[in-house]
Amino acid sequence: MIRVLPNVLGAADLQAVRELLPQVRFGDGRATNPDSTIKLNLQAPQEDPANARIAQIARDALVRHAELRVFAQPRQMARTTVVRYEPGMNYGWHVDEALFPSTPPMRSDLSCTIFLNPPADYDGGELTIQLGAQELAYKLEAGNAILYPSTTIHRVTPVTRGVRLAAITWLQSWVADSGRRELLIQLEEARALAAHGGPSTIDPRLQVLLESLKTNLFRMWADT
Ligand SMILES: O=C(O)CCC(=O)C(=O)O
Ligand SMILES: [Fe+2]
Repeated sequence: MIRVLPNVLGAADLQAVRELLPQVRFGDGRATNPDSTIKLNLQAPQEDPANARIAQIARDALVRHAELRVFAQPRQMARTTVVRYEPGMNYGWHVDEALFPSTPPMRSDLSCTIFLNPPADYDGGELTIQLGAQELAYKLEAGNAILYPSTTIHRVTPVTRGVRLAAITWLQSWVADSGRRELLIQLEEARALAAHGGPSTIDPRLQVLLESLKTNLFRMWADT
């Protein structure tokens, strides 16, 4: 399931990122995909100090984000990379790598883009995701993020004016199977809704049963 995560970066984080962005020394995006003929963008080298500081801000913000914890059930997160698309740049239809070369390798279950500058700054540059016969295009306000399954075919359409800046990362979930993950999300939503009215409106036996279902299905399905 595709989810928009509002306000991952708040005003103070965005301000810090805005001050760091001019210091990033962008290189060719093909550095991490040398054989790619469809990737035409710029990205920060992993060792770039400004990229590393933005990555820390982004990581802290994602870890704090309650909806991300529910939707992704994250086990591991790759370091974010800042990407830059200038006029004419784009990234054609592709699917993300299954494993990232860390030790141990990290499986990418979910891909995440945090938009770093406002949509009015550029034309084009929509992150477009195939969902069956539909194509869903996302171009979010600065600070908002999109979380989408790494199994999807997606692209970034050509930027025709201005510059698109984003921080991208990948997450490994405790639950590999997206169908199972969705059921756990629904159970958590049911549990939260039931608890919402307070102890007087919910039969405590129902509350404990919902908690038990969520916890024990997670135990059954979590990778260890
Ligand atoms: O810039 C984005 O929003 C995502 C780019 C992308 O698909 C990738 O780097 O794999
Ligand atoms: Fe991608």
